Amino acid sequence: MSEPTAGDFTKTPGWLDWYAKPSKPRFKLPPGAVDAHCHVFGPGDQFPFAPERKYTPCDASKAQLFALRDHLGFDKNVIVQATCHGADNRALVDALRHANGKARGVATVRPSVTDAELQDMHAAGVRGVRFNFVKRLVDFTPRDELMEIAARIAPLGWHVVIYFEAADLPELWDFFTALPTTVVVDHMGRPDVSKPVDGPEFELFVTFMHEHKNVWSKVSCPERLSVTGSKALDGERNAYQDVVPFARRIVETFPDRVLWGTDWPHPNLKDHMPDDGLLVDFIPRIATTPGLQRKLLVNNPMRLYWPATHLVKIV
Ligand SMILES: O=C(O)c1cc(C(=O)O)oc(=O)c1
Repeated sequence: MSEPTAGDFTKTPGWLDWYAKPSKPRFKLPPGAVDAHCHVFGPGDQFPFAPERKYTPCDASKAQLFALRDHLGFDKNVIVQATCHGADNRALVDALRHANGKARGVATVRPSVTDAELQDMHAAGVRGVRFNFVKRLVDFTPRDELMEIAARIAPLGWHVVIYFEAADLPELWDFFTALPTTVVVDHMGRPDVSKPVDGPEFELFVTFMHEHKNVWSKVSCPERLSVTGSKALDGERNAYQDVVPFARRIVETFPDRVLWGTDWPHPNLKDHMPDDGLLVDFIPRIATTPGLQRKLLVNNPMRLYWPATHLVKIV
């Protein structure tokens, strides 16, 4: 893979670039595996970052993403609109259009989006919208605007991806449970993994999934959630031990409603940038049988993003 660059923009101070020479995972991904959470950034000189962004990343192009996909052994990608591009989905849609059918997307839209724009995005491979509630990443959007968007995209068979911090789940509960679509939670709702896996905070997340069968979870981002490590670097294939019980609990309790993604190019990491090959070796520690691995990596993402017809409603 080529090295990251900064395009025409100045990166946020302290920005960590994605890992340029990832190792080969020891874990052999099942045929047809989907990296169901990753991003493209720019390149900034072609697809400028949004004025309202909260960070300026290094470039991470579609070609670099597809090279990583092939290197790690994934078959497909789900590319999620990153907040540094705001509601300008051009970089995302361009990546989808050049993926030979091997990528789907999750966009960010405003209520002013037209039906024609939604149809164009659908034709390119967009299958969901992302609502972000992480305060360091986005400005506040009124709930009724988001609900309006959800009502517009539901007839397309799209779903809603939500990103929030565990401490905010109680306040957001009524909004989330009123959404009319399949709802996919990013990174397990960002649990504080220094708290017990059976403590009240994570228990609330498990209850959320138990009571609402339309809620799915990505069991991704151990590199972001880990407090005590160890890091997926220098050949460490047993990284992020403190996250394993959380992700494993969700995979084993809800095997048909979980997804996994690399989160490449890993925006806003402060401590270290993982070797993506070693990150893939996290998977068999949270999905411990071939059956669970196939569901997590193939069956579930295929059901959500490549169903036989886009009008099939997935619950
Ligand atoms: O935690 C983050 O900083 C983060 C940011 C973004 C984004 O900017 O879209 O996406 C993610 O999945 C995670």
